[in-house]
Amino acid sequence: MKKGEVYTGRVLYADFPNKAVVEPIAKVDKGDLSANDVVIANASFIPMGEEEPSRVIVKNSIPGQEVSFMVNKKKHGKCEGRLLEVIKKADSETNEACPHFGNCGGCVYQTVDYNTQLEMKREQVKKLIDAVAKTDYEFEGIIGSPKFEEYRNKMEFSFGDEFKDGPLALGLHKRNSMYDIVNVSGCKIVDKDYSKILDCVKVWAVSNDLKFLGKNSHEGFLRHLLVRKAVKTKEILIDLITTTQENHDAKIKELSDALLKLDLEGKIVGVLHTLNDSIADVVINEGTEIIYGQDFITEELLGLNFKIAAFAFFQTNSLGAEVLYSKAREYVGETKDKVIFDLYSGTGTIAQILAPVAKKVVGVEIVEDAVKSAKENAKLNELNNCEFIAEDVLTALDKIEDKPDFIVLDPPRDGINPKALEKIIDYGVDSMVYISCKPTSLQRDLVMLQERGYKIKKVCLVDMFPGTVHVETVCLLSRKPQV
Ligand SMILES: C[S@@+](CC[C@H](N)C(=O)[O-])C[C@H]1O[C@@H](n2cnc3c(N)ncnc32)[C@H](O)[C@@H]1O
Repeated sequence: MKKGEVYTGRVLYADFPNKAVVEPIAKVDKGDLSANDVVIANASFIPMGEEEPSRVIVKNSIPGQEVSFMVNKKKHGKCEGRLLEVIKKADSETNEACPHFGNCGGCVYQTVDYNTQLEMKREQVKKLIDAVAKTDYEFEGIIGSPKFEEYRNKMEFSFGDEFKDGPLALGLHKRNSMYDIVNVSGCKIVDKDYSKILDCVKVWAVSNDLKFLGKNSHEGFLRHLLVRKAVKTKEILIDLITTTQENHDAKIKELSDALLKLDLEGKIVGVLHTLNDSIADVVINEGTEIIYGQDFITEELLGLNFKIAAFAFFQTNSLGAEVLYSKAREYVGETKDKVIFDLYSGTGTIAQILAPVAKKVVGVEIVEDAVKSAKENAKLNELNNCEFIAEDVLTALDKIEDKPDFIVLDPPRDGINPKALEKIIDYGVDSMVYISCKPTSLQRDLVMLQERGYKIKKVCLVDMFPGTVHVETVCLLSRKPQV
């Protein structure tokens, strides 16, 4: 196989994350390709040579599909291909696709029947853990999200163009593209309020002829639109993120008024304007002004109330979070008279769910706004045995005077810094619960945890992200012979 060649193939299975493994069937004669490189119906196929790689990774394809792909990487005898066309759907593809499916980079498994999605994620994560587990453990399978559509409580949309020098777009990045943006009004993983807000902001931007920040020119005004909507309280927070290159304060006030007039199921409690001149294409808060109302929403989880600031981490699937935290609480077990560390604590959700039945909970979180929210939330929930520290876990552990009896870990996608993990292990607690949003990072950290005496006792997955390749994993670890 050579770069640029086109093949057809059958998708055999998919490894985490989105690594679909394809068995090539035939090489497609390039003379038979249509202008946009998609295989046309009467393409002639050249049988595979025996020396060709027998497996190719083709992202965004689904087990059971027959696809065409173009080889775009070849290294050490391993091949990767870019999906060109789905020639035949998989039998599991029974869900109706969102109008943006395939074009938008957000979802990969949306057309797949939900039970099959769960089964795929279950097998993918089990395979990763089995590959490093040194002892037997109890695998409890996967729990599905209570909703598999309209489940998200937060979206970060980008301003850009649909194609180079094309019209203004507001939505998500196009699949495989750093630049192009897909308008995602009608997106299925959020409810209709998000689409109405998106449409309103886009009409406002176009009618005022406002320009988005060019990735190469670094010139322009509009950057991102952050929308949060609490599932239980229905409160909505909208934050327009721009550069400081132009001043459109009066127009932003007009936008706020237009948003407040929308006929929504939820209630807008705050409209914000955040400034961000950084080069990186991520939402960074360099100063926020409240244009209307307040700068937070309140969400309810497992009977507790949580104030969520615009930029604080909060699980994006509220109903799924209740399932996840219930499983974590079950794995933590008896907490009476125990001091618990909630490391990577975000807005303090886990700490506060455990606090009513613990002696004390100490949360450590690097984002100051999130810690501020966590402290306010503890007051709101009348919990006075929680302490929250705004610092990197790596350095905070050297300063905390309390000694933990139990540790809950819920790190970001990259997992735990190895030096921080050393310090965590040095506490020598009998058991820990590790919640992971990226099983490949969990797999890496499990190697060190087992080398230092911990055993994997139980694992359960919770699907917080239907339609996408992502999944949460809850893992109970223990250094005692029996739990
Ligand atoms: C997956 S979130 C978990 C948050 C929280 N446990 C929850 O369920 O809402 C990971 C959190 O770790 C924080 N974080 C990332 N790196 C950190 C570090 N080095 N030290 C402390 N917190 C960190 C992030 O800001 C984020 O809030």
